[in-house]
Amino acid sequence: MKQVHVAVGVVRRESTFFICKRADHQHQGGKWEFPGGKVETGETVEQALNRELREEIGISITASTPLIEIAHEYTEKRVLLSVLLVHKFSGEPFGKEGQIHRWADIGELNDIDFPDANVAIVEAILDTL
Ligand SMILES: Nc1nc2c([nH]c(=O)n2[C@@H]2O[C@H](COP(=O)(O)OP(=O)(O)OP(=O)(O)O)[C@@H](O)[C@H]2O)c(=O)[nH]1
Ligand SMILES: [Mg+2]
Repeated sequence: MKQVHVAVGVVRRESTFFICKRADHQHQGGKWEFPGGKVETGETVEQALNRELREEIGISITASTPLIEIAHEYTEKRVLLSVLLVHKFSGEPFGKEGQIHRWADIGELNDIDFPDANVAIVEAILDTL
């Protein structure tokens, strides 16, 4: 199975994190996600994430740091998630594609319905902050 490389942004403001709900027709539809999307040919992870966050939530990244890389195999798809912690940005994030979104407190992260690959992201957030 081909691996899809995905840039994922953990957008943080104080002790809260911006999350979006995936549309029903998407892979892992109905679950919450950290915004992001596929890395295109010739892009770095940082470039891909900046593009995706402008498209999906209307912000520009000012400062980010690598948080974790996760290779995960769903039954129908293999993904490599390159996750960046986005700690400075311009603009106010919103659901630019009409998606449901919210700021989740760090204490809530363990109870949110994320795709399976995200268990390791939540652990990394709780370990590093
Ligand atoms: N954005 C994002 N994708 C995730 C997360 N966790 C996770 O397993 N994924 C998976 O990574 C892949 C990323 O895809 P995406 O649908 O966001 O890609 P994209 O924005 O380029 O969208 P499109 O190709 O559907 O238009 C999906 O298979 C998705 O299920 C997450 O926290 N955020
Ligand atoms: Mg996306």
